[in-house]
Amino acid sequence: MIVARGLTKKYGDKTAVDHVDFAVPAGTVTGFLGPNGAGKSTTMRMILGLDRPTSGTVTVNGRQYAGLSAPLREVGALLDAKAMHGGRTAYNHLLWMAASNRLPRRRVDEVIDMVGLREVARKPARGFSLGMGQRLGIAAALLGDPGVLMFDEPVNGLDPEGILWIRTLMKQLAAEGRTVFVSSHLMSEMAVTADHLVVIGRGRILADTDMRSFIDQNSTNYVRVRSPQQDRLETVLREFGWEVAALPDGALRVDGPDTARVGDAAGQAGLWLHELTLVQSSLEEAFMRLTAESVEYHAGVPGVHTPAHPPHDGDGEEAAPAPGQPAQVPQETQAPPGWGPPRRAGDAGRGQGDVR
Ligand SMILES: Nc1ncnc2c1ncn2[C@@H]1O[C@H](COP(=O)(O)OP(=O)(O)OP(=O)(O)O)[C@@H](O)[C@H]1O
Repeated sequence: MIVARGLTKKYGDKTAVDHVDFAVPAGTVTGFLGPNGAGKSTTMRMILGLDRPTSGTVTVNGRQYAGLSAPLREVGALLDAKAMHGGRTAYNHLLWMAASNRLPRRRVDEVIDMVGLREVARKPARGFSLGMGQRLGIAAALLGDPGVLMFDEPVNGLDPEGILWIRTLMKQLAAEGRTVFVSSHLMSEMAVTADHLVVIGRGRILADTDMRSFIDQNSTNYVRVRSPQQDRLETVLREFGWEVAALPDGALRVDGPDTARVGDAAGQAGLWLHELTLVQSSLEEAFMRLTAESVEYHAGVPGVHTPAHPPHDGDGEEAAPAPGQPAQVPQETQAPPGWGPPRRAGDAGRGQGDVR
């Protein structure tokens, strides 16, 4: 379980994470959602002891990361799949990690099989596709067989098969009773992966809810119907007490009943139908509404510049590397506008134990 209490991170004047409280329970996939720059990566880095909170605390299984005696056995993380020594083979990369964390060699073989990299395990990682790199990063996260797993944007840039694989794996890990915390800026992906949702915008928690409630509260359905006898149909539908409105293209929007009831009503009145459709507003739209005020960079807004903050400006302080962890390297940031893939090139966020 991960618990954040009053967790805050300031970089100079910039408050990246602002008095955040949340708990990530075991046995579920918890989606961590927010637009670019919302504070997801900063929060994850603080959980992993890679950034020191300005105030507040975050604990993993009741202890701060730096206090964990065998961190890799308790928390596994994929922060940036590309962050590894490209000349090293996947096998040697994992072996180095295993050795430096006193994990048995056979565990390397186990995780290689778990992520399906057996055939390429002896090849240098520099030739890996994005999906293979992602699998290797996940193998590294799983190496210590930890009860808590964190994935930062794990499906970014993956093809549908890769996305499905990661989705299935996360669900399986949660079903085994593990805590799975996964960040994304894609609501649609989280809707089919996560059971619980923590939404962050401009460093503040906007929602902390189970996925079912979020869907129920935010998805609106209506029936679209068209008939050559449109006026008659409208009258009939109104007689049922349903709310009926004309759509711009001439079809009718009926709020309340499902398609079967609308079809039955038309059939009983002897009316022909040319269209009968259930329209669902996408969760992505609901999410965009929820976070609209929190989007840091809006696409195409004249005068909006692309800020690039210097590496670790602000407090200039870095947390000491936790046991078994490498020191953090400086990061550069690039901020593409609005929603989109992660903004950083050469990000400091990394898979655990990666070396450069
Ligand atoms: N080292 C740093 N120095 C100054 N500001 C920073 C630093 N790291 C992050 N920030 C700022 O803190 C805020 C939160 O950034 P963070 O990377 O945590 O967001 P995010 O939700 O992970 O975004 P993305 O989806 O784009 O990865 C942003 O405004 C970002 O510019």
